Amino acid sequence: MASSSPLYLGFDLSTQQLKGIVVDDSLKKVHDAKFDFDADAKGFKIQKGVMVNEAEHEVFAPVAMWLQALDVLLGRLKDDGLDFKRVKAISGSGMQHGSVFWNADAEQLLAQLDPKKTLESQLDVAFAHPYSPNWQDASTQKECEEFDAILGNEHQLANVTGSKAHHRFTGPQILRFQRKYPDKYIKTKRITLVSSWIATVLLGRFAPFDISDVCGMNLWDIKAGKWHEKLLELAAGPSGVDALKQKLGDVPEDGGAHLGSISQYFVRRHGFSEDCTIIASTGDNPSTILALPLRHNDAMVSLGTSTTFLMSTAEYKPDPSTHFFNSPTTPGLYMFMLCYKNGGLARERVRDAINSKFNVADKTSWTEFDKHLLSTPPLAQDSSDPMQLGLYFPRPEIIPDLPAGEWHFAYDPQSDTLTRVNSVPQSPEQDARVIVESQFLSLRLRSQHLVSSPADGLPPQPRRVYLVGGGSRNKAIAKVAGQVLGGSEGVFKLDVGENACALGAAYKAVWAMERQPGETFEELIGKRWHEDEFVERIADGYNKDVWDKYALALKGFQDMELALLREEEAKKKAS
Ligand SMILES: Nc1ncnc2c1ncn2[C@@H]1O[C@H](COP(=O)(O)OP(=O)(O)O)[C@@H](O)[C@H]1O
Ligand SMILES: O=C(CO)[C@@H](O)[C@H](O)COP(=O)(O)O
Repeated sequence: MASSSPLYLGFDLSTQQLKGIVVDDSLKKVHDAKFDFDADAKGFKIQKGVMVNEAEHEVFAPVAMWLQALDVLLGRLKDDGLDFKRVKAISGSGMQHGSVFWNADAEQLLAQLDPKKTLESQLDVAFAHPYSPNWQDASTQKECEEFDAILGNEHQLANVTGSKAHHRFTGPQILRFQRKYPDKYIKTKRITLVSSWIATVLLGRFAPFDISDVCGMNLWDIKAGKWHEKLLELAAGPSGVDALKQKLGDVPEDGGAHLGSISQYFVRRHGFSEDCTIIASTGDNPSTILALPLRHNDAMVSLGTSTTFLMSTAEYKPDPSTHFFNSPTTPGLYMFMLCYKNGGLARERVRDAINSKFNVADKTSWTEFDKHLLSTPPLAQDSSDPMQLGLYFPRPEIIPDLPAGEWHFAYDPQSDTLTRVNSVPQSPEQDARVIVESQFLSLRLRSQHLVSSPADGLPPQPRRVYLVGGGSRNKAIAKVAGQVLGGSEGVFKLDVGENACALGAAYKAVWAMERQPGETFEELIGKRWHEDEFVERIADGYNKDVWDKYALALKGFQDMELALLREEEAKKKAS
């Protein structure tokens, strides 16, 4: 590869870290680096990347910390040998739904950055509010009820915007923000999502939302391809729709839009080329599906802080329990998503309990957890004992809509009897199996009507399951994923599994710069992608016996959720 050949940089600003990955035009990774918020950030009182106000169920992140992360990460990429001059384009991915409130000084501050100083020291005064509401926030129950009601009900809102109202979605968050902080709202010149925040800093001026990430706001009419006036009116409050429209800006239809050249700050401070192009940045989940040319009936499961299940589909079938977004690159395609708040951190709680019981010196080691995950039989069921089912939600959950808590049930599929129990028979060892199964059973339950039979004689299931995110390092979890979800060709991991969002962003930059007129992302990336080099088969998928066993468990799992939802409903009515 000539040392002057182009390189493409992708960023991923997620809950717990900022990652950067650089690929060449044959899609091979040449550099990567990361900045871990808890381990590396200086001067912020965060835990797992966020701050929490329990009293109001608020979860938020300090925006200045992300500036510090970008400063340091670029230094780390340089240390890794990156020649910034060769970077032809940059795109980013950002955790979805989070909003950043820029003030009236921001444009000037962005345009006049001094290359001798850090971003953090110059831009920390560019915000009307120093924090970005995080996707784990649950403070907007009242606002969500207003969003669902204004179009009639949650089904109508899902039909129009791809999702019913969710606490974390940006529309309900803006509504709460303008009520809680009316002065700060008036002082807000521009609202960016986390994805367009990255593009804004790199461009040195406000960047628009992208066509996929805008669907995570409950404000965008997906079929009409424009803002929904009634929803804007609700979110905008007394200062009106026009003021909110100005704060939101336009939304280019082309996911590969060239937004402009990189800001002079980065040219002078880091040696980027003057014509390095900034490409529209998207959400971390839309970006994840760009990490490979995903085929129909393939599923991706992102095991990050959140757990998400992603498929690319031409059918728009919105439902209050799922999400639909526009494809980040390809008009006519949509992304189907399930999103769970209690993913990595919930599994870590069980890991920590096991490590503590067995006095494991390295508290972050997964070895003991994996041992018990694999040695416990499916559903922690010995011979004719009942199946063990459980829900583990350290934080209030999205699917199903339940508060924080942990619940256990024993289920006998023969008699279809579900009995509440206090815990698994051997806690915490068997919890390793039951929590991982619980997370995958929920995915299977909710995706069963979206998948089709991948081959004659096989029940509907994904053709392949691709695991990405931090948890994809774990082969024991991968094995259980295959047992529960199936996958006629098996379970795969991307070569850069934990960096899939950043990789998807880098691939989007390649496509945006090198596409021929009309050439889709799937066509261009499909031609350059080398399956044998980029993915690894890490576990078997479909196995009839165990698949059938989990099919029986699904009924009990669904009944368990319904029983708990009914209980919650009764509690709400009584209070
Ligand atoms: N070997 C492992 N086994 C299981 N989980 C892991 C392993 N390594 C990392 N993780 C999980 O990955 C999570 C971080 O995933 P990542 O995708 O990097 O996070 P983010 O949400 O910030 O994008 C951590 O919360 C941790 O629980
Ligand atoms: O809220 C969602 C998707 O709707 C989350 O998936 C966030 O996008 C953050 O994800 P990670 O930090 O786990 O990558």
